[in-house]
Amino acid sequence: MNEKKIVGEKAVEFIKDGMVVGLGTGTTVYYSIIKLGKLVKEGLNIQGIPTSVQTEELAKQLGIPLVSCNEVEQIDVAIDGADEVNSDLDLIKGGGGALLREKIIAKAANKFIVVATPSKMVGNLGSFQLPVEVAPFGVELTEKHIRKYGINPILRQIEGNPYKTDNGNYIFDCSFPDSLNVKELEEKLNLIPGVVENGLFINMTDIVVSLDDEKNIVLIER
Ligand SMILES: O=C[C@H](O)[C@H](O)[C@H](O)COP(=O)(O)O
Repeated sequence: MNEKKIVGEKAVEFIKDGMVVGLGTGTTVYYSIIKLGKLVKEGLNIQGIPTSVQTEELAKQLGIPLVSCNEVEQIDVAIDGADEVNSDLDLIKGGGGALLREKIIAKAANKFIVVATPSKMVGNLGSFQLPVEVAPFGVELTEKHIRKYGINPILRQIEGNPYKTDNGNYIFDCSFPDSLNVKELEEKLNLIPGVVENGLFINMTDIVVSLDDEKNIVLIER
């Protein structure tokens, strides 16, 4: 049973003809995008807005018409994965490094749908290290400010070099104490000069598509 495929494809039922659709990034929403590609070939008329270069390339291969977020009046629905989802449907995202574009699109969408296998559902956010996207300029100063909140930031590396996002920035993967309130943490981090965005998505999710203990599809609404 491919859980990612099941939840990914289910979310596509929310997409109707004529919609502008935010296309998330990752291995779960991958199945939503594949399904959308099939439906487009069968005549579904949508415009997609990709949240990463990786998703843009996939959507192009599948023939999904794309549009820039600056060219549309509104985004009807955005579908995306998550690294963690708590019972308030707040999220940690950014394991794949796409958090900035994902958050811009999720915030702009009329409906934000998250596709999450049961392994992503947690009591408290924070077992997954929180990705924080930072400007390369002054990165060591930014790191010092992040540490002041009791957070332990680790610069994401790839082949011995700092990982670079699609926006040319770096990412700190941050472990933080349970005592920190995630709603406050989201705001505090973004007040630090040099922090571009963080992977806490608070009060943004409308629906989570997941599976229950019997592996039936469940729609969890906020
Ligand atoms: O930057 C990556 C995104 O936030 C992904 O949506 C998130 O990491 C979940 O990805 P996956 O579905 O591959 O677990």
